[in-house]
Amino acid sequence: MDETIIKIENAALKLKKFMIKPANLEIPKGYIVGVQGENGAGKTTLLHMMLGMYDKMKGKIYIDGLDVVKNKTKVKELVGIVSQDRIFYLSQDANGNEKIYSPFYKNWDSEEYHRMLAHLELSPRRRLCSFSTGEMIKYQFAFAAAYRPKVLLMDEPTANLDPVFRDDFLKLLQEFVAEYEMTILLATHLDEDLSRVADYVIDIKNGEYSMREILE
Ligand SMILES: Nc1ncnc2c1ncn2[C@@H]1O[C@H](COP(=O)(O)OP(=O)(O)OP(=O)(O)O)[C@@H](O)[C@H]1O
Repeated sequence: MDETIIKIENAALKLKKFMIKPANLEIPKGYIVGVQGENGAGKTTLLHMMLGMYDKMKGKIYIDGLDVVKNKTKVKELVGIVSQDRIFYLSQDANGNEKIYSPFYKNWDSEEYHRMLAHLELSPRRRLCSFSTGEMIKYQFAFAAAYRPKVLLMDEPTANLDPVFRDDFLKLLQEFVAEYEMTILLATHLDEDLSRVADYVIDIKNGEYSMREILE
């Protein structure tokens, strides 16, 4: 039987006019899980719930046994996020960001970070503010490779990637899962990406979410 990495117990949230209704899910460790739904369905909100961002959330979400709302700081080490948000020091290059952030991660692997930057053709000497949206996604991926969170939440990562790199990127996701036993949640509109790499899919519709296995 697979080990559960994310356990959702009746987690629900009300945001003004929008609501995520309670549901129970157990996400097994070491798989790629798609998060699928139309624009505004609540994909980003569900990922943010997993980061413990909403104190008013009802129910519980546990990642690796930790209640995410009560353990926000510890959760940051367990859970990485790749999104369109620019959360790094943009006036600094990748070397500068490594100096600032690496002390916060006890698993930080500088060699892996630089190997992945080179693999993704990102110079460690370029300031992050000069990165395109796609390059910024690649950068966040290199950052995640350096500290290998147990869970990586990806919010529409492929939307701004060119088709050739998108292909490589999906392969990299599969390598991450295989090499690091990472669990990846991939929110996307692109059915094609999910049919290529996802083992499970969480569907969100009308505030309700449920998970199904993708059978080959
Ligand atoms: N802080 C907030 N306060 C009120 N409503 C919010 C807040 N954040 C998000 N919402 C609403 O929650 C709903 C879900 O938004 P969310 O961004 O999670 O959807 P999504 O599935 O990720 O959409 P997209 O595919 O367009 O990125 C939307 O109707 C949005 O307007």
